Amino acid sequence: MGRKARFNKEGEVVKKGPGRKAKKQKDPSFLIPIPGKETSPDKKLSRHQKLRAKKRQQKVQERQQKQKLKQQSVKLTNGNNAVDESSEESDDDEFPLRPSTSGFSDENKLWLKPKKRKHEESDVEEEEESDDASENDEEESNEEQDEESEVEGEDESEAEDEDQSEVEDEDASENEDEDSLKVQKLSEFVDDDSDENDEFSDETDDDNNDDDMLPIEKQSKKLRKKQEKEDKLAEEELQMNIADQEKFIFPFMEAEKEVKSLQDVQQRIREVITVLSNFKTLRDGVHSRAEYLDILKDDLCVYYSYNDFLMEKLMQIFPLSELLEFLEASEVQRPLTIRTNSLKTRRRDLAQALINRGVNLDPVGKWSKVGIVVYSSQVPMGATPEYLAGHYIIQGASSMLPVMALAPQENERILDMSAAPGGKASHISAIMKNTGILFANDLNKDRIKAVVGNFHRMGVVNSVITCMDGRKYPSYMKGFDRVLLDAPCTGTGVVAKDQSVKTSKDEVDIQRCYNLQRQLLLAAIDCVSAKSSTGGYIVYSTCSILPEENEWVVDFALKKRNVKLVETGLDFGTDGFVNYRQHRFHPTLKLTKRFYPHTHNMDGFFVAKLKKFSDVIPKSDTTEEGEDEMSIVEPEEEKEEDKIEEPQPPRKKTKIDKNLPKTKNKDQKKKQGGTKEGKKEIKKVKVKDREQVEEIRTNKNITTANSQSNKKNKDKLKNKNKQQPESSNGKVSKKQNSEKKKLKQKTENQSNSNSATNKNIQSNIAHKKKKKKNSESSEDSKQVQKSKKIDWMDVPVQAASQLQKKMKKNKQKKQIGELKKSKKQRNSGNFNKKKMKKR
Ligand SMILES: C[S@@+](CC[C@H](N)C(=O)[O-])C[C@H]1O[C@@H](n2cnc3c(N)ncnc32)[C@H](O)[C@@H]1O
Repeated sequence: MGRKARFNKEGEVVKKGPGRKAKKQKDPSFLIPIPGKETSPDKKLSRHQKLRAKKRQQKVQERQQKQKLKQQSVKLTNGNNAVDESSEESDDDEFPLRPSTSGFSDENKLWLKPKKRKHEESDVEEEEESDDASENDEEESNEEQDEESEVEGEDESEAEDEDQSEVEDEDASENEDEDSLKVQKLSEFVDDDSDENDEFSDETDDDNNDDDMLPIEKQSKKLRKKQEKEDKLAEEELQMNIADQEKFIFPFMEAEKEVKSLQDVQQRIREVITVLSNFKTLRDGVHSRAEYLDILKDDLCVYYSYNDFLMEKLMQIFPLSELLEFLEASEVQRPLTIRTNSLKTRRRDLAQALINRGVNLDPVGKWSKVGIVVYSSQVPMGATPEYLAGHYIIQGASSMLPVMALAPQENERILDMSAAPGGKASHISAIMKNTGILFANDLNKDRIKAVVGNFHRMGVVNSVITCMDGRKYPSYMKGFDRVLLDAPCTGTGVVAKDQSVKTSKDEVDIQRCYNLQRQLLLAAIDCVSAKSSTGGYIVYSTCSILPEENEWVVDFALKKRNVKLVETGLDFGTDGFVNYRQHRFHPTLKLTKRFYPHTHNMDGFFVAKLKKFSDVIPKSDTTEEGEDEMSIVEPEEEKEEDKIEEPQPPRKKTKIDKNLPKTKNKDQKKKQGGTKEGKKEIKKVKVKDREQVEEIRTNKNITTANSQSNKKNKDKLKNKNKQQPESSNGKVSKKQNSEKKKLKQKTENQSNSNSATNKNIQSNIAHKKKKKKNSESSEDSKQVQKSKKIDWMDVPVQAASQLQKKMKKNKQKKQIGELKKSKKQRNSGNFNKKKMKKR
């Protein structure tokens, strides 16, 4: 499309027509002469080009002189060598046409070969091409262009020029000099580079020995050497870093702990992990492992923006190396996956349709026949005609697993207890091929709308959608073949999707979640019929990775209902925990599956499959209390199963109190119940005398020591429970029951004796008039300490009366204010009426 040069002999062009462009633009001119073609004599060089040409000429002359001198000296000193080497060279088959020259020496030998070969091998066309290229370079490059490239082009072209002039001036016998000169030009090109970069200066000398090399090869060799150098430096640096790491100094002062930048934090994380990985040898001898871990935890919190609580939980779940992998993986979103709706289409057809729309995709893996990974798409995946037609749903890969574990069958009665927005429920329906009945339930009215929408879009017609609390479900409907409980959870497995999880979750959230999860799981089990001919299965899943919400909940259900764990049927995923910190779960919990972002490239997930073997609810569930050895904060649902707790309520202290340890003493319970209203009011009062409360707490701590024997008895009780056959799951023989009762009595007696000591201590406090008659158990006091909650029973009753007075006053004030307002309004109304009348 560019302008065409005119190389016709006459230089005349027959104008085809008066085009606009032709009028405006002149013919292109070429600054560099094209070999073999006549150049215009009035070629103008720029100032820079002239200067460079001068320089080059000077250089060439200098080198020529030097070479001549060298050649002479070589001839004088080592005349025989030259002959030998020339004979060696002549044997070289590669360059048979190279003329044997008398003045051949070691130095020119290096340069001759490539240049010679170039001359001999390259035909005129090639030369023209290269020259054209240089012309183009010249044309395109302006003076401000990169000097290096300019020099390259010019060097080559000028070398050619000078070669030509040499050829013209000197006769054939002086070919050797000519060649040497040409190669000098090449070397000059190399030298220029070396001038620019000192690093290469030594290397150029070495390069000169590579007589077989083309300039490009030489350059690549240089680059290689440079790379090697850099690698060496990097290695040295690494060694230095390692040496530094070994000298990690523990930050003693608080000020030292503070780091300036994220890079510093990262560096310290690495250092501390190195120390911890080889603690014996690398530790400073003063600080304990726990102290190092504390620093690491703080740094990880800063670096990955987690709160202290969650980071600690994660550190308890993963070994250090895996923890980092998890944290890193949680920073990145998982690949987008969709699930084919087999009610409407086949995966192959869907994939083809999407590919036609420019979607780059793949099957999600061998484990799923309906999953597709979408790498990239030119259209939003939630707005394609296929999506709107219900051919697929956007669903995380891990969300397909619980339904696969549930393995629904056609014509069954299945319940999805927490179904909204209906991803898994629609999957169940698809596997059932729209047969049988699917009950899709959710507590959340707004979210249930999404279920309706999705079912319509995807053509689900075998469903009944309900909106109620899952915990109440068994009282309305039972006898399901299978139940899926994809429970509400903290979402610690989907941090990549929802970064707020990192900072928003705390102990109370987890307590609230696992309380609800336990209740929901028990209800789910109660909904299933053990007599189902095809099923009798319950699948429990969460998108949390915390054992408190997973293994612990399932372990609890194993104790409370006649269920056992069975294989999930998922052939990947890591086994569930059997041991977690001080907890020992039922050994079959290893049949549950865990999925992690860093190992399975999907959201963190937990899946457990239970089989119900009897519809009888074990008596132990209603009679036994506090036998759950795992619970740090005992949930109250065992006795108050029927009491419906609002799921995920806003964080209020009243709710926290619900999670407080069970009080086993009936009197105490009555007390709490009796003063509920008063308590509510008292909770609003700011505690002025905090010292009092702290004193009480310290006293409670003392009771912990006294009640250790009490604990022992409890342990005995637990052991008794453990000794029972697993299959019976709580069916306790009469003998064992009586033994238990005896032990219980013992513990109660002991706790009473503890209470006596407490009373003595507490009586020393003047302002405490009436105290609890029975002391709280050691566990209780621990829990109070842990949750740092104020025992409102200890707040003076006076505060309550004061509050009542205040509230009365406030009410009065409000009433007065309202009266005033209404008066004003009336007055203003009268005033307006008067105005109107005047008008
Ligand atoms: C993890 S989501 C379920 C996701 C759903 N299974 C899916 O795949 O689309 C948990 C659901 O439980 C619901 N939920 C919370 N408390 C509930 C309760 N007490 N009874 C029933 N559903 C509840 C929430 O509204 C939420 O929609």
